[in-house]
Amino acid sequence: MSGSAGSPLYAAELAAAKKAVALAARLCQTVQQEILQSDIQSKADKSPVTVADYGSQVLVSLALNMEVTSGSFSMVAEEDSEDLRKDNAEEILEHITDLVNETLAENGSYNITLSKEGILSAIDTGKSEGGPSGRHWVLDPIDGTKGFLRGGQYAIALALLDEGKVVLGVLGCPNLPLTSISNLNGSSSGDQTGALFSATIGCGAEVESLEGSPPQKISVCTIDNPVNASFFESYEGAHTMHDLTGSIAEKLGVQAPPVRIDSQAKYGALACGVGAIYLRFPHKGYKEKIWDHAAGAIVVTEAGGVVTDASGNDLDFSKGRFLDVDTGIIATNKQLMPSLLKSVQEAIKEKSQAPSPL
Ligand SMILES: Nc1ncnc2c1ncn2[C@@H]1O[C@H](COP(=O)(O)O)[C@@H](OP(=O)(O)O)[C@H]1O
Ligand SMILES: [Mg+2]
Ligand SMILES: [Mg+2]
Ligand SMILES: [Mg+2]
Repeated sequence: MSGSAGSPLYAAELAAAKKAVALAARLCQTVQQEILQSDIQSKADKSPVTVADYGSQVLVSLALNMEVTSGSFSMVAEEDSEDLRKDNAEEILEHITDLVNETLAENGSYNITLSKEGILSAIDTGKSEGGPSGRHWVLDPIDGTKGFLRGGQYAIALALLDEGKVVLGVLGCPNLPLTSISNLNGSSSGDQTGALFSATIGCGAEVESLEGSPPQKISVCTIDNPVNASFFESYEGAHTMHDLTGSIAEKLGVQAPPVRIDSQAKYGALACGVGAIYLRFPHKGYKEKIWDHAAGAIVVTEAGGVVTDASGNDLDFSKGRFLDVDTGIIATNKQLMPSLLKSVQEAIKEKSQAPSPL
């Protein structure tokens, strides 16, 4: 667990991760501009996946492999090549290959052209199961695919696990207005858009522009009275129980309406003090994946915040591809956490005692 002599811990990995995420963000921005409905595939779990999800995964894998040459490479990533290997996916695979090669040529950092087979095997470098030992990259190539398709928020989320702990995280949010992150679902004319959040364990969290402006330290808000707090949650009602979060907010005394945006951009916004609370309560039976939280959680904790499950336990990223969380995930600052936890537990208890609808 040590960095090379004279350089801060994980400095090389952080630089590589930022480069990989910025490169993938270029591809995503190109695709979002030309969204082609025909390129949307539906995975077996009924979540959408686009050429950009695959293309982003390829570019992150490629950049990490080029930049970090020491040690063996292991990555736990959301997508795999199974659907792309089917006969009817030939055209989509060709489109992904073109997009990846065009992005690489435009960027100019790597003098490489990938074949279709190269694309498929780069996607499959993300098949690791992770776990408590060794180092594993954790990637969500597009988090918030539904937001991406709607023209809303999305994130490229990359983290590094070392001996079961998240030690660095990078979040690229191409649609997040950098200079005023207040108008999150609207247009941001006059603002510089595209934020890159990053954090290394013990070193704090930073934000810079996706174009590479100097990084600035960030911290969560200092609000200690819930009356002045606002909260983030998923845009999609299928991803979180809006009725339960409404009841938590009411119990806590939050006055502002929920701010609903897609993806781990919620963690990024929280980490720079925009908004005070993030609530996530999936419907019964849903299992959270580590790539949906690893990068966002370290950005928030290194910005001085706290991220726990609904019982106040830390998130454990060492158990493989899934998180074993109790009921939901909450994030806020240290001042608000005790009263938030109390409201969460009261609201959950009340919901469980309510008569179920016929
Ligand atoms: N029924 C469900 N409940 C909770 N989360 C879900 C879900 N179905 C999908 N998700 C996850 O919610 C993520 C998006 O979160 P958010 O609502 O904050 O934008 C998705 O990430 P992807 O878009 O990477 O698939 C997906 O992993
Ligand atoms: Mg998905
Ligand atoms: Mg995701
Ligand atoms: Mg995804």
